[in-house]
Amino acid sequence: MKDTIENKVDAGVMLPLMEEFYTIQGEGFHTGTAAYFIRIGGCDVGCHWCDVKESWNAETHPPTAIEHIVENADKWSKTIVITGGEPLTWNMQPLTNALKDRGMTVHIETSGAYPLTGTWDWICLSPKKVKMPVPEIYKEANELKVIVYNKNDFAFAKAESQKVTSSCQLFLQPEWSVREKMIPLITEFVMENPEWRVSLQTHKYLNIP
Ligand SMILES: C[S@@+](CC[C@H](N)C(=O)[O-])C[C@H]1O[C@@H](n2cnc3c(N)ncnc32)[C@H](O)[C@@H]1O
Ligand SMILES: Nc1nc2[nH]cc(C(=O)O)c2c(=O)[nH]1
Ligand code: SF4
Ligand SMILES: [Mg+2]
Repeated sequence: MKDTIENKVDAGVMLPLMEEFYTIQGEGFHTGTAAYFIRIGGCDVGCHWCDVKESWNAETHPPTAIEHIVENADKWSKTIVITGGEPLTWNMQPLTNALKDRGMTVHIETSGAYPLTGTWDWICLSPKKVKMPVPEIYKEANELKVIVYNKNDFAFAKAESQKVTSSCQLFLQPEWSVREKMIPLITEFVMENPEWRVSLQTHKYLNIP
């Protein structure tokens, strides 16, 4: 096999890097804790309300050697969150191996639309109706985070929760543009279904990345 950039991206030893930033995890189980975020470009799931549409086209993000990504990350935090885009578009094994070799704790934010690659300490699965998760990922999820855009999403959330393990933490997160309408409905749902928890995009309230 030729050593082209394309082949390296296919192998997961280079990845289209969109941005990296040290911040506070704003969502879900680890809300409020410091973490270094690595955002990998490329996603064809197509959520109409996606808050990082600039990530979708992988061609606009430079293929970056994973050693560079890891070296940078190591300067900032022992807790790394890989997000995107859809990180499982790519082979995540080389990147997670390299991060774990340096003793880092590695989390993923994923729609689960593509097969699970990589070795993870925490998997946040945020399923999307437009491109459902691969069946195998449900048993691996540590956290199920369903975005609530309208009332139908409560039934979707319940159905998705039947597919995860009993130790998987369940979260409902309002879609940002309709949060004022959905927060009262989520509140009521969680009081009636206390196995669920509320997740807010707290970084947007804190004005941090
Ligand atoms: C931008 S996505 C990237 C990771 C992966 N593609 C996914 O969807 O899980 C990161 C998280 O933000 C959530 N998200 C994206 N846009 C949102 C919005 N407008 N309101 C609330 N949550 C949103 C996603 O559901 C996901 O949990
Ligand atoms: N602070 C902060 N927390 C986050 N949790 C998940 C995010 C994501 O875009 O994947 C995100 C993000 O973009 N910023
Ligand atoms: S799967 Fe994630 S990155 Fe892709 S469009 Fe949906 S929210 Fe955005
Ligand atoms: Mg985000």
